[in-house]
Amino acid sequence: MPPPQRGHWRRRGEAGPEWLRAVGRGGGAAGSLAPAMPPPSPPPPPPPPRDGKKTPKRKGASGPAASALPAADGSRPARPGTARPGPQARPNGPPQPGRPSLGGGDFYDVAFKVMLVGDSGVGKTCLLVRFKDGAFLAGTFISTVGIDFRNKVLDVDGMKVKLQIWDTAGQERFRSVTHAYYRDAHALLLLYDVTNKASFDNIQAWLTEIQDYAQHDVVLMLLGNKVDSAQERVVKREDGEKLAKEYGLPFMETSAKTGLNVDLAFTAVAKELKQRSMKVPSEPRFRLHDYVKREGRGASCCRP
Ligand SMILES: Nc1nc2c(ncn2[C@@H]2O[C@H](COP(=O)(O)OP(=O)(O)OP(=O)(O)O)[C@@H](O)[C@H]2O)c(=O)[nH]1
Ligand SMILES: [Mg+2]
Repeated sequence: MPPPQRGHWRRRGEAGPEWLRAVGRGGGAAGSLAPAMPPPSPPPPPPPPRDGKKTPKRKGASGPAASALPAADGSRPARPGTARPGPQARPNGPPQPGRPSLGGGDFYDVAFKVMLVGDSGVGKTCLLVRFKDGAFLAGTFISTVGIDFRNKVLDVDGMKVKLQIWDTAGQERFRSVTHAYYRDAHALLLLYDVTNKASFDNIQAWLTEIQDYAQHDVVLMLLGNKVDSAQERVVKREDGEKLAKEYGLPFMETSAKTGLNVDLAFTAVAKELKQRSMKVPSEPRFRLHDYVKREGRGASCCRP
């Protein structure tokens, strides 16, 4: 991982949100991500062949040109049945009227980009598949290569909100690919695995990376995944809560396996983004922290 560079917003002396100030205070201590992560390797292979499908880990394989990757503005080469013409809200800009998809896709009023980040193996792809398809990808772990995205339209208080969700590769060797996508993300879900201490210890380094590459006012939520694995748990809920509090982040524990709090995590960011973009003074302000605290369920509720 390259040495962290300072975020442009910090050079301008802006305070930024609470978690950024916290990273700033502790930034010197934030090192690179865990040495346990795979070493960097030559240019990243291509994205998976189909939306949402993971590509098996390949060593030294060369793939199609990088242009096959979805562009950082969210566009990607058109393929039958996948085109979703319609506007994307600019980062933090006003929503633009949605358009129906000519390809028979979903209608929506406003669209946002959400990015999943965190160490390899924490369950980013499984979380996305659970949210999108309501299924769990059990079995052999197939690490994501590069980046991919899937869309889902939510009904948020009567408005159709399209989330374009980018599933990033957690492996260190793809870091340079994912860096390019941060700046267009409206929201980030930062995951660790409650059964993997290193993934928790790496959260501060991820925050430093987010600080360096994402918009300074990106919506950010911390998720402790795999809470269904009670026997293997090594990161206590209180530790997650403490870390989240330290950085001023909304926090929930999730399980892609049981579905615990998965829809809630995405719905919460959709509500926050919608509210921010609408800026309707008459509407009571949506409070993301309070919402996830109130609506989040404990791990014990949903064992399979
Ligand atoms: N028990 C349990 N296992 C999970 C859960 N989420 C993911 N897994 C398992 O964890 C492994 C890794 O999941 P992925 O979703 O592929 O991890 P990832 O974060 O996308 O990893 P990279 O693509 O390498 O960044 C897989 O074997 C999954 O079956 C969960 O909530 N509970
Ligand atoms: Mg993955």
